[in-house]
Amino acid sequence: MNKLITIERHFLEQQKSHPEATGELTDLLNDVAFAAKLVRREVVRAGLADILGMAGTTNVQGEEVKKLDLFANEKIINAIGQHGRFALMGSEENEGTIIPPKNQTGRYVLLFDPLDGSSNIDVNVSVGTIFSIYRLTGDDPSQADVNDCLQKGSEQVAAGYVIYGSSVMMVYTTGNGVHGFTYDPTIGEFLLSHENITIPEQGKYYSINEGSWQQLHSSTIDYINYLKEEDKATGRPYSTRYIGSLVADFHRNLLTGGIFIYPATRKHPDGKLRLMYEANPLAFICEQAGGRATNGKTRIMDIDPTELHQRTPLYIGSTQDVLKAESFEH
Ligand SMILES: O=P(O)(O)OC[C@H]1O[C@](O)(COP(=O)(O)O)[C@@H](O)[C@@H]1O
Ligand SMILES: [Mg+2]
Ligand SMILES: [Mg+2]
Repeated sequence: MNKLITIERHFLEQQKSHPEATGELTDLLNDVAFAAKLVRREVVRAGLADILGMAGTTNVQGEEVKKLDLFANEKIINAIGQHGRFALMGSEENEGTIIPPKNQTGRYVLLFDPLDGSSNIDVNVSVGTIFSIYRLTGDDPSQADVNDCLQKGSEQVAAGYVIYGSSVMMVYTTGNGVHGFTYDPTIGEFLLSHENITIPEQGKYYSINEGSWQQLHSSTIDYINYLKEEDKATGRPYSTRYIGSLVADFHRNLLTGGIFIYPATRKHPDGKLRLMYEANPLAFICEQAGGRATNGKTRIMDIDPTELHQRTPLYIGSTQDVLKAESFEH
């Protein structure tokens, strides 16, 4: 029986379990959920609103930007930035840090990927938004700078994602389990649908872009070949599932078990995915759900970041699967 708990109510209940909490984190999670509703409103009717297709520009990473990437970025900055709760923001679509419209009172930093899964935007396949929240390292918001963004993932106070799929869901953690909410468009609310999500110890899916086979290092090829071998005792062969939207690939494996890999390749020596607003937030969620996230050798959340847009190889999912993948790395 659905308990009809709104996401706002859930944030408040989580806050109550921390008597020292001031309510600020609850407020800023509410801001994020509100921004997600604005992005959702446009994503679901993007084909009608002239916001499909290329924007005609490239981002700081030289990747072609879609109109919806920019649209979501703008919506999130405006919706979240005017409440004064964040001193600084960092987005995939902005080269430097963003000082929100109102920032003097904010004690937190927001890092985000406004629209994840760019290649799927125009073809009605699931895309997402990913976010990560940190405390400022100092007391004075006017002194906030890029170093406040460059904290280890282990310092995150909250993280989450929104998946715009066959239904829209927001999944978040504040370090107290992982909880999922499904959007009910008839009342405009995210309602609790997946309480205390846990990822199976081992799965049956692996997710990797196998089209880049020629670019893969031999350790990755050996591991994929291992997954394809028949061995009933270890549940092999695994099935492949690859959507090409990190949020969607991660979300599926979180619920069903399995592993997502975007490794270092010849083309992408540091991997393709971004540490600060893709790997870290999903790593926090994955670990909170009982899973594991590494770069093949090191825990993602222990990596000391040096750049806002730095990339990392990513091995994320069921603990036993990620451990097995690591055992192939030399
Ligand atoms: O096309 P590839 O090389 O498999 O890359 C797919 C990956 O790229 C991404 O689309 C990158 O994210 P953005 O769309 O936010 O740039 C991930 O969502 C996805 O996992
Ligand atoms: Mg992305
Ligand atoms: Mg993106």
